[in-house]
Amino acid sequence: EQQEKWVPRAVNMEIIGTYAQTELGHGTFLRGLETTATYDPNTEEFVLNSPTLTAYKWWPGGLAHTANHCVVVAQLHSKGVNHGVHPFIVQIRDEDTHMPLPGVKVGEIGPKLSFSTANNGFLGFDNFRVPRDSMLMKNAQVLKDGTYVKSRLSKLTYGTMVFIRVMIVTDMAYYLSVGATIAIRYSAVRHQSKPKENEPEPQILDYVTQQHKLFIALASSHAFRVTGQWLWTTFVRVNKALTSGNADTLPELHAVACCLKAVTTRDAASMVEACRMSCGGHGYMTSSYLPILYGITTAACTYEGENTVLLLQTARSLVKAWQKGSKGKPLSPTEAYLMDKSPVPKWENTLDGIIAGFRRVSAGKVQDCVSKIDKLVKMGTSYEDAWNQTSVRLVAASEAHSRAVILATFRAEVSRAAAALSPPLARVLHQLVHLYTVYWALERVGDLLLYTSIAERDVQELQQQYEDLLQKIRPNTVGLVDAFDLRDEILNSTLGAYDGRVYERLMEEALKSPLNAEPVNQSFHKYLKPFMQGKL
Ligand SMILES: CC(C)(COP(=O)(O)OP(=O)(O)OC[C@H]1O[C@@H](n2cnc3c(N)ncnc32)[C@H](O)[C@@H]1OP(=O)(O)O)[C@@H](O)C(=O)NCCC(=O)NCCSC(=O)/C=C/CCCCCCCCCCCCC(=O)O
Ligand SMILES: Cc1cc2nc3c(=O)[nH]c(=O)nc-3n(C[C@H](O)[C@H](O)[C@H](O)COP(=O)(O)OP(=O)(O)OC[C@H]3O[C@@H](n4cnc5c(N)ncnc54)[C@H](O)[C@@H]3O)c2cc1C
Repeated sequence: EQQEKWVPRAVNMEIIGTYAQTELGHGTFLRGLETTATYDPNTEEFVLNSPTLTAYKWWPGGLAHTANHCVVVAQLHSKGVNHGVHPFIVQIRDEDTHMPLPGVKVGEIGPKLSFSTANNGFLGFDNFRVPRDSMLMKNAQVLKDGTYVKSRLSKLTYGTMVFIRVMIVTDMAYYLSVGATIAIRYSAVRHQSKPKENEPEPQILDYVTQQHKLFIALASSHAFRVTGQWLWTTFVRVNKALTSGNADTLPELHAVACCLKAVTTRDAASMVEACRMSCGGHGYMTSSYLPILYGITTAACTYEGENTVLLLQTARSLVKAWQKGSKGKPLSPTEAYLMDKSPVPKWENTLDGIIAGFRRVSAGKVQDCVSKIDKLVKMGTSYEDAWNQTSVRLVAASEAHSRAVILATFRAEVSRAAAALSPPLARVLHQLVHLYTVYWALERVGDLLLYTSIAERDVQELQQQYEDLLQKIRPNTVGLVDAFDLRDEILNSTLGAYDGRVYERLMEEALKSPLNAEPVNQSFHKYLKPFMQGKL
């Protein structure tokens, strides 16, 4: 009924909304949100109120000047009892005049690192009344007399965030494809230095260090697209089960969505920055789009769940799984490897060997965390303090788990798809899987040395494998980014345009600057000349 009321109006843009959960004082700790929604049975209304400055909603995208409605997350009070945070759909502006409604204080939060195209806003309520059906009642309800009917699973309130985290993994695949396209095309056009005096300046794409900076971004885009597809399929399956009242698989989805969102956003931000730096000074130009792209990807490390907090959520699940498995209870498919108690096998420099190695690292780290926590608790430390003292290791265990999931999924999905591809295309995609897997083995070689039987000669061989792969992928690099098929209008980049006219585009953009409107800028007469004449 509520969906019939609100969804059609949102679809036809009568309602422009945003998600108003975060407050000045709380973004992570949702149970600490201060906005209140108090039910008045006499008028069958909720009274929304921001009791403190820190209760003001702060950050929601489009809230400042675009949205006329929003989903407000508030502490629900009825019959004198606080039932915790619940979502409410609330009109905040007049649909004709767009003026804020009486009792609503709304505005712009100010300049940000990037995302200048979004008007993120603040929102405060002064005993603002909304009808009872403003409470989104899919999970929990408040009856006309104020009786609270609780949800069969309180965490369903957090469901929106799981959905967005699932989507973010695929978003990161897209952003990495943009960064890789811009940087690799530029690296094919840019010639620099003379390693061989009697030869012309080479393409910077032929420097192996440049390949090391860029090819992992290209491979990660494919790894995250494939993993994002797998995660979406998992989300759809869990959601279908939830609809029929079965919440058994929700904890696994929450845990894997948390660590994949955290790891893919962190990787995307750092690899986009590497793309920016690999383009030298021109990568620092706004017209390259790389600084904007960095601003977008680094924001994703914070929004929809700050990365450390989410990695600790996954760690909570891994520790619980270890404790469950140690009692012989079955574990979820993504965590089942934790109970592999077989002897550490002889190391193999193969994809399967490396994937198995990362699972050993994750299981070993989880076991070390459980041992440390148990030891601290036995010494009289509270569980919460023991958790906090172990939290750096817990984050590392969560990252290792996430990497094992990505490596295994990327390999399995490409192997499955390869049968339907032409042999040359299958070969190139396998090279990207191989590069991605060996890259991360070398990045985490310390962990592999701690938890597997990898030896020094294996590491030397992996380094050589990696350098051979850079050489094999080089001839197809431009073709691989062209295959992302990103139009120039979408790339929005002087460095990444398909025609490669980098220098002409840089100059064209420079000449658009208002500072080039006249040969002598007024600042000369107002400041420089008086200063030079000793008059300032
Ligand atoms: C989970 C918390 C951290 C803690 O919650 P809490 O209630 O305290 O729970 P715990 O005690 O930790 O755990 C209790 C149990 O609950 C389980 N649990 C927790 N969460 C979930 C869940 N979601 N689902 C299922 N189960 C859950 C947990 O496992 C425990 O179980 P058990 O007891 O162990 O069995 C919680 O506080 C939390 O989630 N905090 C994070 C808050 C958050 O995520 N906020 C997000 C706000 S919304 C937001 O940020 C929106 C952002 C939108 C950005 C949009 C960007 C636009 C992208 C497009 C860009 C376009 C670019 C173009 C630009 C250009 O070119 O110009
Ligand atoms: C670009 C952008 C868009 C956004 N859009 C929206 C939106 O549309 N709607 C919305 O509601 N919100 C939005 N947000 C807000 C976003 O969801 C919050 O910023 C995010 O949830 C982090 O919360 P916080 O800012 O309070 O940081 P905090 O939680 O205060 O984090 C600060 C530091 O404390 C650490 N920390 C916090 N809790 C713990 C813990 N338990 N254990 C260990 N460390 C901890 C964190 O790791 C972090 O290092 C947006 C934010 C950004 C940057």
